[in-house]
Amino acid sequence: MPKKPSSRSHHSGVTTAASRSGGHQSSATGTRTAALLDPVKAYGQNFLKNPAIIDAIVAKSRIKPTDKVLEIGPGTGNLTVKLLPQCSALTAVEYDPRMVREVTKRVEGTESHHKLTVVQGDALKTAFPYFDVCVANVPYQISSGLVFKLLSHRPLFRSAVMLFQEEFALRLSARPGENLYCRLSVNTQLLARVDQLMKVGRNNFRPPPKVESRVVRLSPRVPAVKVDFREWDGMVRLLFNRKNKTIRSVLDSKATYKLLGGNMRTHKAMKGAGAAMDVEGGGGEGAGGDNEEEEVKQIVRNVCEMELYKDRRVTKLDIDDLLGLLAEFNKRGVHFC
Ligand SMILES: C[S@@+](CC[C@H](N)C(=O)[O-])C[C@H]1O[C@@H](n2cnc3c(N)ncnc32)[C@H](O)[C@@H]1O
Repeated sequence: MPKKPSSRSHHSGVTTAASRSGGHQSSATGTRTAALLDPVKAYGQNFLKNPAIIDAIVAKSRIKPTDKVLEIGPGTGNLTVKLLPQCSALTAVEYDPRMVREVTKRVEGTESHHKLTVVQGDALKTAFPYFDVCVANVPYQISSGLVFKLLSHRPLFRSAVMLFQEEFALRLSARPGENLYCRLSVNTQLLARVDQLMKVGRNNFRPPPKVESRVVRLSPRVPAVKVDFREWDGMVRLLFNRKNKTIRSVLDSKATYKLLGGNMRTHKAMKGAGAAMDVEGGGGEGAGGDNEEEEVKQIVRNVCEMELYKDRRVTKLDIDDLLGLLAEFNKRGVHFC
């Protein structure tokens, strides 16, 4: 995380608008185009300044009066003040202590002040409370980490409405065969449905970012797909490294056979551990190492000869193809972690 900006009064931990006292009066509605807080570039501080866009994001969040909302990166609170009247409670996680102070002050004295809890911290490292809906306009450098933190959050929430850089947003929903289809697309679509909601031009922000943005809705799949995510990610990493090749030509390499042969030995050793097997050299280069590599090679070739996978390019595989492929490998003892 970048160095914190200096701040005369430093907030840390949790603060609520209701818990603060003081005579600061500020507008609880509309945007603060004249806010005096200098945006810090390293924190990705591009504040939404167009009230029509803010209203559209709030409407697309489809918040019910009983909902608990999680807002990430509230900044000066332009979204926060419009989300609060819609929900039963809102927790905002903000890294910059100046913004924590600003959003808290801005909500003080409003009808919704008792609903707000502001947590000062890095959203990637802060434990999230229970929430139904997440709304976030976050710095682009934490987009990917945040998407996967949210999608592994339990219990599952209903939806997350988030602003991202245009290309990142399009990658999230890219379909097989499209240029932007990548590891991010399959990992996200494994866990959630992705809807593109609207484009947001650069000039709707203060200061304007370098690129256009988009608002996306992520709705976690219910029930969640049953898959060992480490296995899945191990396979997807290997495959999407060279996504324009066929499955076989990506996997058919000495280095891959060595890696997968090692995994196979480890798994065999773990299986036998109950029978007091010495697992110490299980993942290493012990005797018989070549056997596993040869075994893996044969399995890879056999699976790649199956009708569904023969001559298929990685970039054309959808989630079901990939899940099926992983299952075929796993049931033959080939593991990706
Ligand atoms: C793009 S601004 C959006 C502000 C406000 N939501 C808006 O739309 O006007 C991103 C906000 O996220 C905050 N932020 C940056 N990194 C963060 C992190 N790791 N955890 C939580 N907040 C972060 C920034 O300080 C900033 O207030």
